[in-house]
Amino acid sequence: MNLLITNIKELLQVREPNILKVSGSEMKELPTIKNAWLLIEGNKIADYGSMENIPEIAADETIDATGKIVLPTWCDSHTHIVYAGNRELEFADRINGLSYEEIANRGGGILNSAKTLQDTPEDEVYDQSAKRLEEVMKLGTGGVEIKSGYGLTEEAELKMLRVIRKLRENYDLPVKSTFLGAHAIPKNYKNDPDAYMDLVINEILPEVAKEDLAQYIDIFCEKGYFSLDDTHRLLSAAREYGLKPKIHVNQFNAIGGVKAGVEHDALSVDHLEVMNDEDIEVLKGSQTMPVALPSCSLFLSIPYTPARRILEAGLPLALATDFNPGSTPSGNMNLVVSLACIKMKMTPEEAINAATINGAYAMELSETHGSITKGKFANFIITKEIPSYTFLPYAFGTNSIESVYINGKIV
Ligand SMILES: N=CN[C@@H](CCC(=O)O)C(=O)O
Ligand SMILES: [Zn+2]
Repeated sequence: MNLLITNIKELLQVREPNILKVSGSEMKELPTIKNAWLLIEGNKIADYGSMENIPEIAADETIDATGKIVLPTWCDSHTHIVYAGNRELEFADRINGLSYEEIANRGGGILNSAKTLQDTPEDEVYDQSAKRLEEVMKLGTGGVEIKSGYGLTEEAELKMLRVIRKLRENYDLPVKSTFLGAHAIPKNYKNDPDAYMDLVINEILPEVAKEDLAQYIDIFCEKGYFSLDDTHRLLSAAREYGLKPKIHVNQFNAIGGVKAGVEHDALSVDHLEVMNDEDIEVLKGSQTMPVALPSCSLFLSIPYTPARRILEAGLPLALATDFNPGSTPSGNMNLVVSLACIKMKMTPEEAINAATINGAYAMELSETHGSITKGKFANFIITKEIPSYTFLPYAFGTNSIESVYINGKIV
């Protein structure tokens, strides 16, 4: 089955296959072809070019994209899409003056979601999560990472990871899975957090590896959650099972999590709302992708990741949603791209690079996803008729997407 798209106002993020991420000033450039065509064969991108030189193509289906922009689907490298229930009551508590921290200290927060998840049957967790996944696919997400971390017991963590596996089996987009058993210390381990780390490392992790339920390891390295020692211990243990780190660091405090991540060759270090100069220095020369989560900053009214400092240091940056019930009940990558421009002062070109090719890198997908490249999977967005690609982040509440294709098929 061949699909030909003609008269594309502008085809974005057209890259050679060897570009796996873009850094620093390279992020200012977004390679495009104006007045373009794009040919899809089966589930792959076969060819593209300018309408001025379009060859004779016998296509099964042709779409006229006059006035519309085509770009690769968003790559959302940090989500907690698998959860049960919601936390809208805590949202109201925060409006009435309680902080995220105060709510967590009262047994709300992650522990609240863990209780709900433990009490919800696996098929129901699956149904709730599948709905969210379908929603974000329609919003243009064509590759996603999903974490456990609302189980906090062996049984419930494995339940979450099995749900992620089932989502991968049932949906066409790539779904990467991360084991986040070290997300919060359960109430019954409050006075002996080391014993909880023992459980995660000695009991749950081997089971996760045995059932091949995760590609990555994560930990919430933060005051009041898990220490640097816990982080080193867990990441060393996970390496034995071949799980690469993608870790939560520097959300509220800079306690050395970025350095720990880099020392363990983390694929990404995520959040980074609070960054000191050493954190930026240590990332230079590493292969670790910094990941910003601006919807979380919006929802919690916390600082935004200092994108300009990161990019001016020559580093790359990826953008992701952090979709979860507590700090970011939104999986909308279009909003993330807008917030990156509005609040983090990223240019539209930088933000689109961060949300596509760099997002793909942050889940080891950039050889197959994240750009319009011959041979990559045919995951792309066709916009409505819009004046320019800058309109996408500018019109921040508007849905500018007309259709989304994953593996060459409309979502
Ligand atoms: N910060 C840690 N974990 C999630 C929030 C979890 C929650 O509040 O449920 C995050 O990335 O923001
Ligand atoms: Zn998160």
